Amino acid sequence: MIHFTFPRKYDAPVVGFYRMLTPCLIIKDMELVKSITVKDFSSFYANEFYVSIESDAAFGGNPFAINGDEWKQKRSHITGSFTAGKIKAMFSNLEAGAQSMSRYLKKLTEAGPKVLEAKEICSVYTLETVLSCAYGVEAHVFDKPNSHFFEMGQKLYYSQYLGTFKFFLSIIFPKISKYIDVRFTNEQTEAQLFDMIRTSLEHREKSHTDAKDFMSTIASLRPKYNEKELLALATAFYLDGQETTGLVMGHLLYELAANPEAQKKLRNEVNDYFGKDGGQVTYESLQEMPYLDACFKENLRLHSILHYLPRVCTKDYTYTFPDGSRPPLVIEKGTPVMIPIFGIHYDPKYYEDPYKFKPERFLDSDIKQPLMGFGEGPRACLGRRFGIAQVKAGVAYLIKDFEVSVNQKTKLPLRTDAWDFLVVSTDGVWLDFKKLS
Ligand code: HEM
Repeated sequence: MIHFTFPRKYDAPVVGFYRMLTPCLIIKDMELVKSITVKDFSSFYANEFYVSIESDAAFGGNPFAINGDEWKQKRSHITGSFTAGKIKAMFSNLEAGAQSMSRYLKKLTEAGPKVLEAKEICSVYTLETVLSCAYGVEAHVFDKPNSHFFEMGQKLYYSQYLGTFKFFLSIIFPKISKYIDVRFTNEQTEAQLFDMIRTSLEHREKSHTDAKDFMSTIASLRPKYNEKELLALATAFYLDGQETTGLVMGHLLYELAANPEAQKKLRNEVNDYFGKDGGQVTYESLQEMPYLDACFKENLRLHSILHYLPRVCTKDYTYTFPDGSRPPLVIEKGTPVMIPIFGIHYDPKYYEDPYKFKPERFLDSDIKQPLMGFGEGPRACLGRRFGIAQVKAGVAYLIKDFEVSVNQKTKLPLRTDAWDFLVVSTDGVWLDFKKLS
């Protein structure tokens, strides 16, 4: 909350506060944000996490939670799996997942419109597509809603409240983190995930295919890492890419339901492209749809998945304000530095009418306003391209085949759960789904 209110309350480039005895900074000035995240990244390359691979193998070995040379090396090893060419090669799996979601919803709504929890549907779609794109597992979760894969998606996170409590405790008192066993992932789910990945890896290694996909990248890293590190790295696709994209997609459906004009405009665009591409949509045409892109960006502005980017100063740093209006700012090594995504995205200085869903503001391709929903600089989201393709493909199919609208069960505006590390709606995203003929 303070990342939202502080920057708005104090008209200053930087706001300081104490977290118990630790001085922390919230950075609002965009020049300084760019210096910290991009230009002078070498002084801020750590994220503020104290989760070890011993207490939580899946999360503790994830690029998001590791720092220093280990982070640099592990991130560089898997970066090649997320190029435009690789995502294009996975596109048929995304399309198959979107079609299977649409078939499932058509069955459900055959007899008339139905009230459904959109975020859950989107999470099943992202589960199915992550499993097939990353691990080559055809789970068909929509056809088998009771499968263990579905359960795996549902139980991914360790007790939400206890996990978040321990996480905050570890941030406030980093030295005790190794004694309190900070965990994000449920142990049982972690074991299931590791089993699935082990099988997929063995299969890949035995099949000697020349497929250049995520699993073959992981297999090629075997000599460099021990079993736990390898599995943790392989799990990154699932941990970072399933819940996040499900959330973004659920929020986008919510905004389209609450803004029927935008929904209509998007449907017209989507139908035009489906018409051109013979009833399907290609990876290239998804990149071309300007209104879909604008809706995606505007939704990311309104509903970031993180409250803030959690950097830590790793080397004493002095910043000189370019206009000389203030004395230089000295940041000491070890100071937590927070980039308040919401505080920036809802600042009327950057976005007029910041609470409104107005995709049109992103139709101007020269727009220079800050959009930090995927983070910034060398630590920015690794799966950005995949996440965008996944959400756009899913939403394109849904909007072509269904009308979504708000109903009495929909909470307007959405409330978020302060106990969740990610920005999750407390009440779910309940929408009416009506099949279009
Ligand atoms: C639309 C969906 C997604 C959103 C909004 C999102 C957002 C983010 C954000 C805000 C960060 C922090 C960046 C920073 O600190 O500057 C991040 C990091 C990361 N994301 Fe995503 N993400 C999404 C999907 C994905 C997917 C699909 C994957 C993998 C397949 C992925 C993998 C990662 C990884 C590995 C990191 C850590 C990067 C590092 O610290 O080096 N994300 N993401």
